Amino acid sequence: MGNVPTTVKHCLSYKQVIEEYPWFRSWLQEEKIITKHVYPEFVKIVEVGPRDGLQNEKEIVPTRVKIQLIDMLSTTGLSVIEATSFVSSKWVPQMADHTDVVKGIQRVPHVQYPVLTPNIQGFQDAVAAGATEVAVLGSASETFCRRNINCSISESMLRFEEVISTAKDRQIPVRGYVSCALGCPHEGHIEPSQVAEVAKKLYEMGCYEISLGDTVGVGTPGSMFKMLQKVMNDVPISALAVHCHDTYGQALPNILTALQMGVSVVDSAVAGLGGCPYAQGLSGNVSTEDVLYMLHGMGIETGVNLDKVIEAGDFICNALGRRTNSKVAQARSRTL
Ligand SMILES: CC(C)(COP(=O)([O-])OP(=O)([O-])OC[C@H]1O[C@@H](n2cnc3c(N)ncnc32)[C@H](O)[C@@H]1OP(=O)([O-])[O-])[C@@H](O)C(=O)NCCC(=O)NCCSC(=O)C[C@@](C)(O)CC(=O)[O-]
Repeated sequence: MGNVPTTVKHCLSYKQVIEEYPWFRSWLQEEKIITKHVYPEFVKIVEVGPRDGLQNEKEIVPTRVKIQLIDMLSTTGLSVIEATSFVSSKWVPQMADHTDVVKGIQRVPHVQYPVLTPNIQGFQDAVAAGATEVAVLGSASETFCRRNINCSISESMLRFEEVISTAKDRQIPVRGYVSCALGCPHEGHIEPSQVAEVAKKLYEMGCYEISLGDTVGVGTPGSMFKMLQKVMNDVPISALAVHCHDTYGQALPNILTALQMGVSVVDSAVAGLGGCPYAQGLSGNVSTEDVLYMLHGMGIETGVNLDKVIEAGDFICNALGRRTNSKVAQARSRTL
């Protein structure tokens, strides 16, 4: 620990200090006092396949298939599975069966099943269906916000405030998304300060975790680093998650960069399913299988069984009549 006084060394463990004070980690790295990256010991995976993964499917996926997918994922050790969205069925027809999905799944203790709720109507419908955790969908891009949820960023904040304060009264945890954190399909470059502003507002309003979405999948470790450096000034690193799409094949390096900076929550989708209906032509989320393979290979615990996730991936790919996007699942099927 270089020049750090012995008394400090005795009071706090090295890992504890840099986990609690990300600026201290950056300073140690800049001063070359530490040259080795320090990774989190445990990473929480937020499985978004049943929602983000399926929302863009053109053919309506039968409700029983969605339920079976969630039930299979519930046996893998995942602690969070985003189940569906309470959005308008005119806007996203694939999620029209949200109530049946929430009511139909077999809830496993200690697994959370958050659902997307863009406004108070969605929140009330979700709670009536039995949802016990929700997520609001903010954006760092004005144009994406309008195309996605039909309002400006400032109007969206008023809607989220209503959702979050009602949720707080009912003790329902709320997660917040910031889409377009590394670029927008309409506006292109997004300044890290825009991302930080939206993330900070959502966090101050009461979101317990902020997921920073590379909706387009254009980010690189360079842009991920710059964006996180800015956001970390306003939101504690322990409350940040990354949500990477893999359009340019940069999702895993981007996640690795985020881990090096102290992020310990990663969103991913089984079989790499997905895409956003308001970001056409872009590829799916990073696959849960590939993230797990990388993390486990680094000695990072997740509590998730890779083989069981591959089974769930095989199930949904068979149901959709398509090949998995997971490189790990592809490699496993070749070596069987
Ligand atoms: C947000 C709205 C609903 C606003 O839609 P709107 O049309 O502006 O809403 P409105 O308040 O003007 O109401 C118009 C009609 O919609 C109904 N309505 C109003 N609210 C709801 C609701 N919650 N559920 C069901 N219906 C609703 C409302 O009842 C009314 O019905 P009508 O009187 O015409 O029959 C609409 O724009 C919408 O559904 N958008 C879809 C958003 C979405 O699901 N986007 C994809 C997910 S975001 C994403 O994938 C990115 C992410 C999160 O993964 C992170 C990343 O990758 O970066």
